[in-house]
Amino acid sequence: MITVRSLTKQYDDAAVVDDVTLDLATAGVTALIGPNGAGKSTLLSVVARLLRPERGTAHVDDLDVHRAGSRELATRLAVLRQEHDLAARLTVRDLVSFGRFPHSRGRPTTEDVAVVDDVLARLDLTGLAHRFLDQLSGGQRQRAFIAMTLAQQTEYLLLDEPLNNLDLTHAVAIMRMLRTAADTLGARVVVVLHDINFASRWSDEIIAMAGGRVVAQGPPTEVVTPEVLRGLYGVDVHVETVRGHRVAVHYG
Ligand SMILES: Nc1ncnc2c1ncn2[C@@H]1O[C@H](COP(=O)(O)OP(=O)(O)OP(=O)(O)O)[C@@H](O)[C@H]1O
Repeated sequence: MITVRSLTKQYDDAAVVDDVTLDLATAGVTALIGPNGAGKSTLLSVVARLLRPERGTAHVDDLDVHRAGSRELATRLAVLRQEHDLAARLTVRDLVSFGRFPHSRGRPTTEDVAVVDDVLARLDLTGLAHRFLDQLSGGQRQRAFIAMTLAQQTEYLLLDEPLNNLDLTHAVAIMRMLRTAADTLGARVVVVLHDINFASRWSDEIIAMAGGRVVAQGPPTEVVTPEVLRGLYGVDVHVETVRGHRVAVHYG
């Protein structure tokens, strides 16, 4: 369970995450949606301890993330950031192996190597494992960073726009993998998505943010509505139901 209480993060006296309180119960996929600048990345970064809040707390189960040891947190929670600042002269395999560091502490066992091989295969990266990151396309590089996050094999997964640069095949494959992690391994996945229809199709719950606050939270059927989407994005959309999932279309 992720528990967020009265969380506030400010820059220059302006709250970009503004008194957010949330409970994300055990297994499942939660999509975080909202316009640019809504505070989605900042909220994820504070919960992942990449940023310190001015006020409030974030817990992963009984662990206060801002008081926990970094190794302890890294064995429970993995985060995919939106910006990747690791050196380009790393190979894909090196990068994915970093995901094992909280377990291996730099001395990988055969099990660590097997996990890396398995994740590389599942993300369609085996043939690219020896390539340097600056020798990859944008989508291939994005998959390599997702692979590193999955290799950490944590119960909690926070992913900031994992579908950036991905084609439809790989975007569907990633969402299916996250769904499987939640359904079969009991993982708790929180994923920032800009594609409303991916959020609608793959998540159990959608949290909509605007202006640093949570403005809607509920199952996709309740959040993917013309009213909520107009309030969020200021555009009119038509919503249909296709095979039980809400689909939003903007006709202009
Ligand atoms: N280091 C910083 N200094 C000052 N302001 C910042 C800083 N980082 C983020 N912000 C501001 O905080 C607000 C929230 O940013 P955040 O990246 O969390 O939004 P987001 O919802 O993830 O947006 P996007 O969809 O564009 O990725 C924005 O107005 C942004 O300009």
